[in-house]
Amino acid sequence: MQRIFLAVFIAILVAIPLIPGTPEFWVNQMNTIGIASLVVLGLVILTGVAGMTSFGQAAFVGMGAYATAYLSTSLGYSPWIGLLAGLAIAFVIAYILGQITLRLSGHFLPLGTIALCLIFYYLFGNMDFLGRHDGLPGIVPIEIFGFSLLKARAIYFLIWGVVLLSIFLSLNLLNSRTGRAIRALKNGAAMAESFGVNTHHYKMIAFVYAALLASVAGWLYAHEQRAVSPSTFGLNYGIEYLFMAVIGGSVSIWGAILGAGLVVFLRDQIQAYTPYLIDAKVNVEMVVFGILMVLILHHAKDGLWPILMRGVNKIFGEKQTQNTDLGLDEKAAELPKRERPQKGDTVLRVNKIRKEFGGLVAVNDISFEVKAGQIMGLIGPNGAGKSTSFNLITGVLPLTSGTVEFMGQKISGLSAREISRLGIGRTFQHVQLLPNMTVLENVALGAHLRANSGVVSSLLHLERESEARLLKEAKIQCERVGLGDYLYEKAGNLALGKQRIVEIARALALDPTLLLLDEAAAGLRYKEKQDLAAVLSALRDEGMSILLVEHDMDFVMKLTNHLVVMDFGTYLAEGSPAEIQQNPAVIEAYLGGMDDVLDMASTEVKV
Ligand SMILES: Nc1ncnc2c1ncn2[C@@H]1O[C@H](COP(=O)(O)OP(=O)(O)OP(=O)(O)O)[C@@H](O)[C@H]1O
Repeated sequence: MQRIFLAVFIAILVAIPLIPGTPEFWVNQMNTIGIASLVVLGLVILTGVAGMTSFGQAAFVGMGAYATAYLSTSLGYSPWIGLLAGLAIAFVIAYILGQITLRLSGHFLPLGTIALCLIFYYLFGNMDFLGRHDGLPGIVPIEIFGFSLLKARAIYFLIWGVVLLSIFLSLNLLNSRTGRAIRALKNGAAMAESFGVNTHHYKMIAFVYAALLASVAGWLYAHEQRAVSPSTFGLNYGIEYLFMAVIGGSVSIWGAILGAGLVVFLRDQIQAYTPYLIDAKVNVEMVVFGILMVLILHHAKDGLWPILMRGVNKIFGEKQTQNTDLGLDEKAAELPKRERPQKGDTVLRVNKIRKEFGGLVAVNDISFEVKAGQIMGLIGPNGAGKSTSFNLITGVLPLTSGTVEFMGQKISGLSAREISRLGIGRTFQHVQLLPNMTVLENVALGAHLRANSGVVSSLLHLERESEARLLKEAKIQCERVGLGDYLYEKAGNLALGKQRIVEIARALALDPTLLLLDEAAAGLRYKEKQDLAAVLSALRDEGMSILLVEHDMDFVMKLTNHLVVMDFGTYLAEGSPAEIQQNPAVIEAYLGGMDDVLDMASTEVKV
């Protein structure tokens, strides 16, 4: 059905300027919508997908427009040179601004982009060679193979061709290893770092990509309008582009066109009818858009596109289909695997690790070791410091003191990203999946470090082979933990217990030597726990080392080889499950009064 809609959409696009009766005004409006769509498409990726707000896209539009206007009109270069110059300028400025602001969290990027818009507005308006506030008129038309795109109906095809091409490239980008990393930025940046994703790098990619699209829009604008002046690149336009993204639907590529279309249409209608209604010289359209934006944020925060799609699906009786067209290929080669240590080798050595949060000592000089082919349990009552210990080992939190060694190498002081690269995979106490991504894609994110396809190959979909290998690996890990029937289900639709299993599959996709599982059995039913225990036992038999934090004593006692018990951040005891069950200090501090739990847990797994 989607393909039919796309074909109809393209057919309508092609027909509009070809029908002789189509008013010139409509064609011009469509050109304006197409140009704005390009800017908004960048914003959808930057803001809707990657979660970074920019008010400054109008400045990048201005860079593209002024670069080509000056080069082609004042200096006589081809508009195609102008396009390249605009792209180069936007790239450099976006790169510099990104390097300064993207490492800082919170409001620095929005503020930086506001400043950018103001700076360029005044630069454009005060430079003699750019015509100051009058701008540059008489811009030459673009020529393609000697054919001049002077008329609105001619440049129309270039504009919409570029829009469709950009949509194609953007969809390729989002459905790739690079895209999965970008999609993790908004709500899973810390998780993604734990799987080796360099989040700063991917923020830069999203920011620069959006700037380049805006610059192309500026180039088209300059040659369509055949004049540029600073007023169209001011902050109010930067805000208007954001309105378009929010109104259309900032989480959907197609929402960009809907948003641009609606705002351009409404702006025109409001400007046409306002003089008949009120005697005002204010920008009534901005007031209307502002109100519309507040209403949409309140009632439909994903914008109008998803609502439109639900309506269309209802009319045509279409079910919300899962995206099964991810490029999974059963015949793809398997990814290479890490060498495993010998059974019994020390994999992890934790030496007097300590974490203080102000006056609270959450982890108090704890030491233990994990051996290859062993499941080691870290247990203790609520607040004992287990999760904090996990975060210290995996580099999510810095140590106050102590050291951690992994495979004989000191890893304390390394970042979560560097530690994951060495072969430590983890799950999280509070599930950290990307709910709108399929199970397969979530798990493929875990294998991020096992491929190296870059942004250009992703855009052009030249990374098919590497992508197919990643997805096949994700499928193998899903099937390994019993998720074979859920590959194309959105992770957010699964029950919590299943989501925890997806986290394990994602950690396995990293091909870890050591697996850290934080309350993996929480929320699972009895049968699911048995299945999970079987999976973890099988992993151990394959030589995997597992460090497990778990509250279910039955599960822990039956599965683990060795236990370390913590209480109030402090080491309490360690030993085999049988020894721990007999340890009076443990019974008193942790298991006291839970005789039935001890009875249940009495069947220890022999290894
Ligand atoms: N970021 C933080 N800032 C301040 N205190 C913290 C922080 N993280 C954890 N703590 C405190 O450190 C102590 C240990 O917490 P932690 O989450 O590691 O315990 P836990 O053993 O994992 O508990 P649970 O089994 O309930 O998850 C608790 O008192 C907790 O409130």
